[in-house]
Amino acid sequence: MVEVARKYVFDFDSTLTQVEALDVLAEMTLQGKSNKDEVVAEIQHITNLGIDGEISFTESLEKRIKLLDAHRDDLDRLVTELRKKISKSIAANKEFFDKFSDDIYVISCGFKEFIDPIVAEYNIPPDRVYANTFKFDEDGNIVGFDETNVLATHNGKIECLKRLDLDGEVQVIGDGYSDYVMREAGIADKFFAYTENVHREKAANNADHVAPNLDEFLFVNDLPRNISYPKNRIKILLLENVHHDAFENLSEDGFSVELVKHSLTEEELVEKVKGIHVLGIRSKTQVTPKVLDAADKLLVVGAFCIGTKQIDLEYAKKRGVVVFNAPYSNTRSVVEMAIGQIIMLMRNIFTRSTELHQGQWNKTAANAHEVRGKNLGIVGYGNIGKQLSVLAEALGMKVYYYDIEDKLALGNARKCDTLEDLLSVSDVVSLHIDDNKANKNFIGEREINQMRDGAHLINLSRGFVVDIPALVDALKSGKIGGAAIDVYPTEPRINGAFETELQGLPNVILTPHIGGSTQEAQKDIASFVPNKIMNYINSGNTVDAVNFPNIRLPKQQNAHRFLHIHKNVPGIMAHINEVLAKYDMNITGQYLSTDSDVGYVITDIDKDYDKEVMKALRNVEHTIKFRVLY
Ligand SMILES: NC(=O)c1ccc[n+]([C@@H]2O[C@H](COP(=O)([O-])OP(=O)(O)OC[C@H]3O[C@@H](n4cnc5c(N)ncnc54)[C@H](O)[C@@H]3O)[C@@H](O)[C@H]2O)c1
Ligand SMILES: O=C(O)CC[C@@H](O)C(=O)O
Repeated sequence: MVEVARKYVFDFDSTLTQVEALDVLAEMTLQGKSNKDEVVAEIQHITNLGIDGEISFTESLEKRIKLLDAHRDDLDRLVTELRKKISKSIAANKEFFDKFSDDIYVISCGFKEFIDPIVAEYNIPPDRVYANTFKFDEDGNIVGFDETNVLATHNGKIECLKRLDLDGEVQVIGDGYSDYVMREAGIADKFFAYTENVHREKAANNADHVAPNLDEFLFVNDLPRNISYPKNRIKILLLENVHHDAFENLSEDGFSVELVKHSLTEEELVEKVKGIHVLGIRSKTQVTPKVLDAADKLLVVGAFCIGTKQIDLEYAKKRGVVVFNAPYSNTRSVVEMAIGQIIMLMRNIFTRSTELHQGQWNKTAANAHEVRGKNLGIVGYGNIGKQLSVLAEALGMKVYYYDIEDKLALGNARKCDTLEDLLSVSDVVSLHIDDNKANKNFIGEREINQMRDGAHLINLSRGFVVDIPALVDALKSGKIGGAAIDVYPTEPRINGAFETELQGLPNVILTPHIGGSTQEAQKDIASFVPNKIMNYINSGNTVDAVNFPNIRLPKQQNAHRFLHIHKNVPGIMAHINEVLAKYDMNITGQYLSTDSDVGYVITDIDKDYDKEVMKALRNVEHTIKFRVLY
């Protein structure tokens, strides 16, 4: 850690705190007044004009104080509110304020009456806070401000800093133009535009560096900090139009997130994945060894769906890339669609509907049946299959199921010992087996011939599970009475033209892989998967990872956390611990989980450590990835 002679000059409003204090004061004093909203909006407008240098600061202050209508007693309430509004990354980095207390100043066009008590908690005494002061009348009403204070004048911060005549490199950290001008005037050496709470174009465009949080500022200056690598430097790429909430959730946590509406080809992804730490996909994007080799920074792949066979899970593991999915979020959506399709098929609704669209009235009961009392055969009694079983029974169907695993029957469902048993008894067969490649052509000519004449087939699992030419023949011959198909052996990456031999056949419901595409499911996925991702990035938790040894970790305070992923070879833990011992690390906790290929060990150690240990741990033979958390 480099400690050069520097002075750090912080702005207060929207930098140390998330808000503009006078706006908060206005909210309080105008509470209950009929014109409150207009006055608050007016105050905010005047504040912004002042910050952006559009009107003189003195003018902005005068106008705002007049509109505020505040009293001395309101200031205590304001301080209480502001304490709750300290910028998140400022609050998380008290160590910096403790350690560099003598070098930190606040220069603000706000007011000492509320700034002093707030920043005192960050070790900044009143004599290093330069700000305005209010004028009160004898009843305690705020009636003005000390006009002789240089900070009450236009560009007063420049003059204030000049008078301070600080030694060493002077760095200004603030969100507004009035902070930048100190650098422009040559009084400060560097200006950091602080954008954690508000992003002001004018300040950001003129900054030496844009700091989305204090972590970034501390990282750039190699100063003590709560996390070793600022989150804004962690790049997340979300493909395939995942729900916008995922973007919100991850951005809110401080990551840099890019959204792409569609899937990318292997070649496109090989280029795009460079420098990306987290990749979010759905079912279309193939994460191949070539993609994983190009992914120089990749830590996690989030599958925003159930299926994960589009990802080379084993190769990802070998590269130390953890994969998460959302195993239950869209289950209900698929089940509801299956229920709808069972009814639609058994009533021949789509045939009647198509006829009527074409102008043909065909009121008939031919081939139209109630589902009550009919036999539903569920193949694959997993999360979806089981839930379908329960809802179908509620409709009065008799449920049969077949699974390669030994699954307990729910309700009155009957287990079949063989697929043939199930096929021979079912009026409707619904496929819900997993996306294992071994299930290719699971339903072909032979299995179709084992079905009842005129039975219906539903496939909401994976396209390759059904031999499509065999199904087409059976639909044409009438062996199969109808089908609902949502998934196809080959599906396009983007919305547009699509062809299948199933098109144009009567009583065939075709949908474009939308079994899980409901607002509810996508919203749930957009919270579930980002939570898994954040837990891994922020704490190292791999609970529910689909390709990685699972570890659930406590959040560690006042300690550094080392994450080490390695090939699972004999003696490696001894090597890691030899290195830790050599560098005199005081281990406060160690957690290990392994599978036959990789080991994942987390070591929590006391705060101070020799940075050389990181190099030494990276150099331990068979290391796949090493990361320090905080
Ligand atoms: N259409 C969509 O939009 C959509 C949405 C969600 C899930 N899915 C797909 O639905 C399928 C089921 O999802 P799930 O969450 O219920 O999965 P799951 O893993 O919970 O259940 C799958 C079940 O199939 C069984 N199985 C696997 N191969 C089998 C075989 N050859 N014979 C009999 N049983 C077999 C497994 O033992 C397991 O019980 C998956 O393929 C998934 O990708 C599609
Ligand atoms: O949303 C998708 O692209 C896939 C939906 C479904 O097949 C799944 O695997 O969850």
